Amino acid sequence: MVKFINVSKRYPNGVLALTNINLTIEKGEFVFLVGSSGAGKSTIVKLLLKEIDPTEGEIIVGEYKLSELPKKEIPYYRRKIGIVFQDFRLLPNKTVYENVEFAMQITGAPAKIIRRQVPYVLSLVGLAHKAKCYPHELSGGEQQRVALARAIVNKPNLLVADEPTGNLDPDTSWEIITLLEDINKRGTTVLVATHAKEIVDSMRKRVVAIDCGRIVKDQPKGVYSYESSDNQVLLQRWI
Ligand SMILES: Nc1ncnc2c1ncn2[C@@H]1O[C@H](COP(=O)(O)OP(=O)(O)OP(=O)(O)O)[C@@H](O)[C@H]1O
Repeated sequence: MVKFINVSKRYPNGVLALTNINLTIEKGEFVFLVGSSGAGKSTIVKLLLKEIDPTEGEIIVGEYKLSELPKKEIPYYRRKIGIVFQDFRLLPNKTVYENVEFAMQITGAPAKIIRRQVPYVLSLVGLAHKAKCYPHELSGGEQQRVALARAIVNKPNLLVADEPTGNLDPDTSWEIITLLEDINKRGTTVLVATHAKEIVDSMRKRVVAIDCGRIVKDQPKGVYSYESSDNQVLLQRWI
C-alpha cells in the first residue's frame, strides 16, 4: 500500500529532516508513527500527500509512484487519501452535512450517491443529529469526528491522521482513536502520527518510531518508547 524506499529529505534551508527511510505499510494495517517534536513525522505525512518531494529515494502509494506523478494529477491523487489534521480544518461557513458533502462534490460524485453516502458516514461517526450545525457550534471532539467523516466519505484505501488527538482531552481522544480503529477494521489502511503515549501503549498496534529523521524502532505490537516497555518488564519483575 505504502512504500518509502531509501527516502531522504533536506529542506531548502539545509535541515536534513529525514535520512534513508525505508518503510513498508501493507494494505489493511494500522500503524502509529511516533517520535518527539521535530523528529520528522509531519515531513513523512507531507511526502505522502506530495506536498513536498524527497531529496532522494522513491515513494509508492498504491498504484502511484510519486516521483512520476504529473503535477496536474496531484489533486486527484490526494482525493484518494483520507487525511485528518490536529486542527480539524473544517469549512466554517458550511454545516456539518455540507462539509462532508463538499468533499464528495469535488470528486464529481452523482447527487444521488452523495445523498446516500453523507448521512451514512455521519451516522458512522455518531453525528447524524448534528448534520445542520456549523463547526463553531460543535465541541473539539465533534469537529474531529466531522473531519473523520469527511476523510472517509470517498472511501479511501489509505487514511492518514497527523496528530488527530493533539487538541483533545483524553476521553475524547479515545473516542477518535476508537473510530480510527473501526475504520481500519472496515478495510482502510490507517497511519496515525501521534505523541499520545498512553493511547499508543494500550492499543498494541504496529509502532514505527522516528528520531532525528531516522526510523529507530518498528514493532508489530509496540509501545511508544523503549523506556516504557523496559519499565513494564521492570514492573513485572518488581511485582
Ligand atoms: N518547511 C520547512 N523548512 C525547513 N525545515 C523544516 C520545515 N518543516 C520542518 N522542518 C524541520 O524538519 C525537521 C522535522 O520536522 P517535522 O515537522 O517533520 O517534525 P515532527 O516530528 O512532525 O514534529 P512535531 O511533532 O513537532 O510536529 C525539524 O527539524 C523541523 O525544524
